[in-house]
Amino acid sequence: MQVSNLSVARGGVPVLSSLSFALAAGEALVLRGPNGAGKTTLLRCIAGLQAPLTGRIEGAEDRVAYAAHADGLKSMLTVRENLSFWAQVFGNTDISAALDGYALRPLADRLAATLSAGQKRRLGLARLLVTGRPIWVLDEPTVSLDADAVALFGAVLRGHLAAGGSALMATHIDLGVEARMLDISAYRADPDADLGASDAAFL
Ligand SMILES: Nc1ncnc2c1ncn2[C@@H]1O[C@H](COP(=O)(O)OP(=O)(O)OP(=O)(O)O)[C@@H](O)[C@H]1O
Repeated sequence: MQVSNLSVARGGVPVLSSLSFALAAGEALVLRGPNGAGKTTLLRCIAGLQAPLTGRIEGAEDRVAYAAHADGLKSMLTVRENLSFWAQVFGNTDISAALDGYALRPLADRLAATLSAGQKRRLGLARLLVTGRPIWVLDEPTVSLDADAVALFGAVLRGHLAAGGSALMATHIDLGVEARMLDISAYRADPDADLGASDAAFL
């Protein structure tokens, strides 16, 4: 995937400008930057959820699987049904790697609504495995995960990379996975803006 000269906005306000980077097969790239720097906005753009202001994203179409802050689960379906549903959406049927990768077999027949936050996050991440898509775009994937689950995620991610997949992620923690870092602070559209200034609008 190649991102060229990308500028993105959130809520109509330009957040990042003139950002370029490449993501190769087998590579992990971690976005760094303080709260409000624009990591989520950039990831949403690359996942196709919002259009860039300017610039190009090449090689992403139909190849990206996105795991956002919200897990996006179907609460009245079981763990197994959630995975089967998503597998079908992407034209797949085999959910065993997803169940095993995140130790979900003991929870397979539980309704998603009854899972703890960390269990829901494990299921949300397991969905990536049933998409068959090579580029994982991950927004704070380890939120709510305990140390064991972070290790599971690290192992799954290493397997994905070893199989030629790639990952672009915003995370503040060390996953124990070899990754390139990209600090997006240098690409802020308005370097003088107070990153917390717009918070009042959400109070
Ligand atoms: N729904 C929204 N409407 C308007 N502005 C928003 C909205 N969500 C976020 N913003 C603003 O857009 C800017 C970029 O936010 P973004 O969520 O992309 O940052 P981030 O780097 O992911 O932050 P964090 O590390 O806190 O998750 C911030 O100034 C934020 O206040």
